[in-house]
Amino acid sequence: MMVHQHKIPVTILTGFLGAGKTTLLNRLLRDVRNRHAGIIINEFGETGIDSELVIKTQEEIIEINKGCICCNVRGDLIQILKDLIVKVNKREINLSRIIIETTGLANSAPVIQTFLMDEIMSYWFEIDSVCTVVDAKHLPLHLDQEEVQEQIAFADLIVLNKTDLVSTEELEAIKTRLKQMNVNAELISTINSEVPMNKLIDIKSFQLSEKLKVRSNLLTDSHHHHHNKVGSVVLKTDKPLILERVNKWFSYLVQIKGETLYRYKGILNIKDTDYRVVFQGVHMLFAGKEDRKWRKDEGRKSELVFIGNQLNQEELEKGFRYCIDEEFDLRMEGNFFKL
Ligand SMILES: Nc1nc2c(ncn2[C@@H]2O[C@H](COP(=O)(O)OP(=O)(O)OP(=O)(O)O)[C@@H](O)[C@H]2O)c(=O)[nH]1
Repeated sequence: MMVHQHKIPVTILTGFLGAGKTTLLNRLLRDVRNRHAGIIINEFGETGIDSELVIKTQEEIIEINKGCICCNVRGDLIQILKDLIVKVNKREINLSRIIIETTGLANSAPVIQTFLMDEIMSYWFEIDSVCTVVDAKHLPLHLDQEEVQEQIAFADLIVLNKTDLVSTEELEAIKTRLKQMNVNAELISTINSEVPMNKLIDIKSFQLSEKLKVRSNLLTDSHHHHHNKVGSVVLKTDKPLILERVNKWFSYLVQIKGETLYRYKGILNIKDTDYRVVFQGVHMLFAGKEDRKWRKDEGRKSELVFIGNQLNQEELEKGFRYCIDEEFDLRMEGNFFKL
């Protein structure tokens, strides 16, 4: 039997949809100290787009896509971690740390509980920090959401990101609000989640006693969390998309539906180009860019996910069809999509 000397540190990376978690994860992965990290990514909306947006390294990246990490897939999380430990014991892998990127809709408590309430988990792992990324521009739109409040309350490090998108006054107001919500967490303001690594890794900032002040029944409470208000629509096709139509559809979506679209992202197969196009947005802020060339050994396909409040699936499907099918004329489809 292997002698177990050090617990494996776990960084829980949380924060609302589009706040900058993947950007932060990519920074972590570029840093040599994080070689041999086990990365667990949980996405809302049954797609693997996030793992496509994570830089490719030697690290073990495991996706959980069929549900939310704080609800129905906690069992999967524990199983994944146990499997990793078996591989470590057999000396098949090295595991320097675990980094978990939760969905933007995850409550923090159940993820924290995973490491405290299961005997094997608490024997092998210790939470290094709970880091919550906050979108300085869009936070005010979501402050009434339970998930957002919990993510902030349970943080021991708050990365106040996207500070380039707000004025100094707005930034000060948000900082004050965050301090009211969590007086103990360290607060770091960033652009593009640029946190110095020594503020992020091996900081041992997680303190159970602090978390118990937020929720005294943290170690006994079971979780009943349903993302009632927020839903997702995933669209996929092998057929190429017509760029001009994609642009039109997106201008419509962003301008007219931006408020209800919390997060959307996708990898697109555009007709007559050799490059994958990656696009993503948060409410009305949206960006698309050419990514890498399609590889010969991969099928060219498009996959899009929309996450939002009361999404109209039929309308989204029609818009998508408009981008694929030249014969499909949306003017025939009533009022929708007039720009
Ligand atoms: N202007 C601005 N954009 C940012 C900043 N940080 C991240 N972004 C952009 O915001 C978008 C969302 O960033 P991600 O890192 O994917 O956010 P996320 O929290 O992982 O998103 P989900 O996993 O979908 O919840 C991307 O288009 C980023 O390029 C920032 O500081 N300023």
